[in-house]
Amino acid sequence: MNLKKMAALRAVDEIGDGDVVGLGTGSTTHYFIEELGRRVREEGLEVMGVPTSYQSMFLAAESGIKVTSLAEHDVDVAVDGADEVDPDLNLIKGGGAAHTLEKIVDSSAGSFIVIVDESKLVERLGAFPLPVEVIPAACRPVKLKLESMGASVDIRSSEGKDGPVVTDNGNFVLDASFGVIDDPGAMESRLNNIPGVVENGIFAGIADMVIAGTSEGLKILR
Ligand SMILES: O=C[C@H](O)[C@H](O)[C@H](O)COP(=O)(O)O
Repeated sequence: MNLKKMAALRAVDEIGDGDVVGLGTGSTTHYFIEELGRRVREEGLEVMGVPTSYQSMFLAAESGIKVTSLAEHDVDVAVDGADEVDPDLNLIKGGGAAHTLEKIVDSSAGSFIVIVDESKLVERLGAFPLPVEVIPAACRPVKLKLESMGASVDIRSSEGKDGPVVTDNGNFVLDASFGVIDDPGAMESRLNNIPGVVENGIFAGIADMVIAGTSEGLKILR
């Protein structure tokens, strides 16, 4: 079976009737949102979803999940993917440039569940370039600052548009390769302290549970 899907389907079992659910972004949460929607349509599960991106908002609506926002509801359970997960459940996220709203929703939730395949489990964070969302006017000074801290930095661009990726919030993303990150919590705070940085992709100490699909079956970390 597809390992991302295996983790996603297990996470749906954590959702109860009446829950407000944080809907993460990416290819793994895609399976989660689809299955949650199926249970809403076919089994009468009553939930509302708080999307973390336009991607998850559109998918939730297509799947039959009622969409709400943090302006109206608290989140009971958030389910989201990750680019790296260390043994202390620290994460790197933002491979899809959605980490700012993801961090707002995931950190506000009563419980935050991470769903990944085994390729995301690492001993230490840092092989995946760290996404840093920046206000466009701050792009160059923040890039220089990150380089002065030892990172090699790329302005993220993608197919489908010439020039930089523009996030759902109208900002740019710098991908900063620092190598191994010794103290994820300290690095997270330090980066967010740079003027012009909106949010970085380190999620230190907020995940409650990780569900990993592995070739030997499900692995649960708490
Ligand atoms: O910005 C995107 C998110 O943080 C994703 O949750 C993360 O990149 C993992 O995505 P995927 O499940 O596609 O590997």
